Amino acid sequence: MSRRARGRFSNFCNKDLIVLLDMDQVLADFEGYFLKRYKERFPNDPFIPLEERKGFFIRDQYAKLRDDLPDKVRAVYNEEGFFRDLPEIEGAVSAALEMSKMEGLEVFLCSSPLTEYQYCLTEKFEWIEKHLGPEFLDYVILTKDKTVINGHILIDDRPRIKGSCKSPIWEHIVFNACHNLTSEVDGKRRLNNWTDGKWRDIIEDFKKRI
Ligand SMILES: Cc1cn([C@H]2C[C@H](OP(=O)(O)O)[C@@H](CO)O2)c(=O)[nH]c1=O
Ligand SMILES: [Mg+2]
Repeated sequence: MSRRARGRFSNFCNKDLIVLLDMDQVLADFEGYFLKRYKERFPNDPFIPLEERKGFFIRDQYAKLRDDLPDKVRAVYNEEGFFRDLPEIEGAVSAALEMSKMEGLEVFLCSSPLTEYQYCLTEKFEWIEKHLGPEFLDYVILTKDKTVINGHILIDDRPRIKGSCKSPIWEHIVFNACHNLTSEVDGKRRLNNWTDGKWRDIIEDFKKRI
């Protein structure tokens, strides 16, 4: 965020720091659970181990293996219960809860729904209620376009986040995931995990800068 944009934002924002947390692959283990369900449902089809995943959309990499696989990939995450039953990324829930209690800081969940929204939309809310508690339901932003959302930091596994706004107001911290480890991130900071405590350094760093 430029100094000018930050100044403008601080004038209308009554919290010192607004953190936007992505859900899939930041809080919830989309990739790991996808692979488990895919192997259970299609045991005789080829699969891509997590160490070999590359690129954001799972279906794009499966399409390179065989023409019929993208539909099978979609069938897995469009299934009832997929989003509801996603396991937590290690340490994510306790980090989000700790962050949300920090002085002068507001945490919002900022997640994109699938276009096939039938289960995904409500199940994302169910996941939040179950793992983070009902109080968090007031801090949910579901949007296809994260660039138009206000906040100081967006922690998200997607290496490039595009949308209608060319210069989003937030700074993107790339959360490391199997699919993005070799992706070009245009000099953005990365966060490895929720367990080594480095997320607190990033928050403290931002508090000093704004
Ligand atoms: C199709 C697809 C979706 N997703 C996630 C990203 C979005 O959630 P989030 O914005 O919480 O990361 C959601 C809808 O696209 O599903 C993947 O992570 N990989 C995929 O291949
Ligand atoms: Mg994500």
